[in-house]
Amino acid sequence: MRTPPLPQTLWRNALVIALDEAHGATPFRADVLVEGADIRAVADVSLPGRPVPSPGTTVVDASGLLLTPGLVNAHTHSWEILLRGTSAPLPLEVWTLLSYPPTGVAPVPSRLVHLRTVVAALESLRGGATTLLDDTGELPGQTPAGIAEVFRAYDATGIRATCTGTGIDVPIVDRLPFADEVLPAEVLAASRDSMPPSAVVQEAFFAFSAEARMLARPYPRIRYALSPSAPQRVTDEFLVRAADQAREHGEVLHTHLLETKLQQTLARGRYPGRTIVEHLDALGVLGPNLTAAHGIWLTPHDLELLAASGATVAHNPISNLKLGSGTLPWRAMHDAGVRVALGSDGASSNDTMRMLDVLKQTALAHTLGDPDYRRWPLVSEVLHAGTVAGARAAGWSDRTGSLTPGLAADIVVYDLAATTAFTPLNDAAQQLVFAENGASIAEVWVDGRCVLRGGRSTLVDEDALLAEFRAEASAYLEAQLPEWRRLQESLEPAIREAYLRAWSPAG
Ligand SMILES: Nc1nc2[nH]cnc2c(=O)[nH]1
Repeated sequence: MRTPPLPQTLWRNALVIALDEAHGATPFRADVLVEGADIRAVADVSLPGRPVPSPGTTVVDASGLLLTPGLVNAHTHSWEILLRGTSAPLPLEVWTLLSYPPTGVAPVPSRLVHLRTVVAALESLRGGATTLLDDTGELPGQTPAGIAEVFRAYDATGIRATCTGTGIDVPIVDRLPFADEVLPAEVLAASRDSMPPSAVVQEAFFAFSAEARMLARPYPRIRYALSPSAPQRVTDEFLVRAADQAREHGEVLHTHLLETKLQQTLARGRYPGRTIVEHLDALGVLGPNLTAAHGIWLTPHDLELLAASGATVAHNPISNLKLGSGTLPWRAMHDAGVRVALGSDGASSNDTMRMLDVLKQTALAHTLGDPDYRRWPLVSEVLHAGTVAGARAAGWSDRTGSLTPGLAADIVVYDLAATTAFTPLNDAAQQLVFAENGASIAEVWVDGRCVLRGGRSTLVDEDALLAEFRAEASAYLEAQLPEWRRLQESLEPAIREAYLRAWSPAG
């Protein structure tokens, strides 16, 4: 029996920003042929060899369209969608104490996990992203049932995602500076009591990971990764074990790294004579599969080590501004050869997952303070970070990141006349980064399937799901927030004082 031919779509004469090896971010006119899940051809219309449609091919006159690879969000926390809008800008250490739910908050019901993940996916697609590296682990705890719900929700919306299990085996008192000074005794005790010894946490975490990895297997667009949350939040044993396992399974290893100046200061006590990056290098944790979020407070030697290891830093410029974390050394990183990808970070430190916003902010955030404007980010670098480098950071470079024959058809289709962002059309790459906000997106394709058209999901009943999300989220938050808010308000003055003291210690 002959197998039926795969469906084909041919966009004729599209403006294309392919981010492939030959063209990089330079726009050109091309015919783009998709067959089944994959890109078959991206043929420059000025050259011979344009694809000929077979009978049954859907042919689109794309002369008014711009086609780009889907953006890759290389660092986010989808679960923070629930916390959107709960906090004004605050420094990370204060934000962690005041904005993250304290011990004792009820587990999030499975249905709410599903619904908030659908929101994350739809918001991402509308913001131009087709792939996420979602540091899914959440307070107050992750379970196989919870992460299975995340997988199901991403699968239902058609988006591509690597979802992490997040590990922490250091009690809050030891991982957050001044936590012991400012948290009430009962919160500290609860936090300590809920944190079994490291060996027990590790057993539970790696057992959870084995199950999560198996649960991800049926989904073609979902992968699992390990995320020891941050060097200050895990023991060295945990880090090394996670790094070994990630290598063994060919997975991404995700972590947070040197997001704040305080982390750098405190590391001097914890790792005498070494920076955190030097310590990670000595442990054997650095490597091409490591994606470290933030990477702001790095020394020139740290940059050399990161570059030599092939690790990627996922830059989150909007979150860095909201939390006042500092400015990632963009030019020094590029000069040193460090791979840089881009992330939105969580929806309570951004507060959206729109990657087009992240592109623009990246292009703007590094112009301050350096009069040598040739060192400022190039639009081509920003687009490369948001696509090719992101795909590698998220563990998907075998499938996505550029419009290249053989890769998946993960394509964002912009209607150049839908808004004024591309009017007049002078330089599509500049206008994509600086003028477009997602409103010109006509369609988003993932794995050769149109998953968003005219801003609406083609796969799920958005209106029903969002209405259900609003109701479920309000019910959960109304039950949890008042007590948490009372605690926050009572703690804030002490936290502020302790934070300021830690930032600029006397003498
Ligand atoms: N920005 C930021 N967000 C987080 N969400 C959970 N952990 C972190 C962190 O270390 N930094």
